[in-house]
Amino acid sequence: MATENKNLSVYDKTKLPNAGAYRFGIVVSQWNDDVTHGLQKGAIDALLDLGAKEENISNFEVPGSFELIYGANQLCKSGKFDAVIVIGCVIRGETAHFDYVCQGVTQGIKDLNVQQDIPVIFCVLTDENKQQSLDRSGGAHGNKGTEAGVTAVVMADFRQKI
Ligand SMILES: Nc1c(NC[C@H](O)[C@H](O)[C@H](O)CO)[nH]c(=O)[nH]c1=O
Ligand SMILES: CC(=O)[C@@H](O)COP(=O)(O)O
Repeated sequence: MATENKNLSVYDKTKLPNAGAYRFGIVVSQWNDDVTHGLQKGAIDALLDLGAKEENISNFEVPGSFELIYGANQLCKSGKFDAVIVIGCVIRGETAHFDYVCQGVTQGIKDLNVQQDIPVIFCVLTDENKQQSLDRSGGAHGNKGTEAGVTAVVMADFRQKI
């Protein structure tokens, strides 16, 4: 199902675990920060709505999406978090750089989910234009940050049950 047929902000709280026992780290890219801060708000609001304690949500910023890999890896290694959310917004420009950044970040975050013991939730928009990003960070299609917050709670709970 494409995002256009789904509201990213909709979830059924009654079917989700309580987040009260879990600690969350959020790494946010400063590129396109009007979008990434909207995604960040969506994630934080979802975590709090699912019972996370404000003091258990830690926020960190990095210059661009490519640096999300390093930031998330450091949070994973710290042992201080039960789930990490990386937030970025990559928008296609004139060159192939878009493809390399998107592939690099995707592979890097995938690798962390294999190599580290902490779930790293991929909240990186890879859009053709700014409007697509705005539509997915609190606009027409909801907020992918909300989806990421919910996913972080589910995966922290998954890890705790193993
Ligand atoms: N063009 C975008 C970038 N580019 C910067 C890279 O992410 C990285 O910071 C740089 O290559 C230095 O390592 N980053 C985004 O997050 N979004 C973009 O649209
Ligand atoms: C994803 C990018 O790095 C891209 O937005 C940079 O733009 P350009 O390809 O025009 O240099």
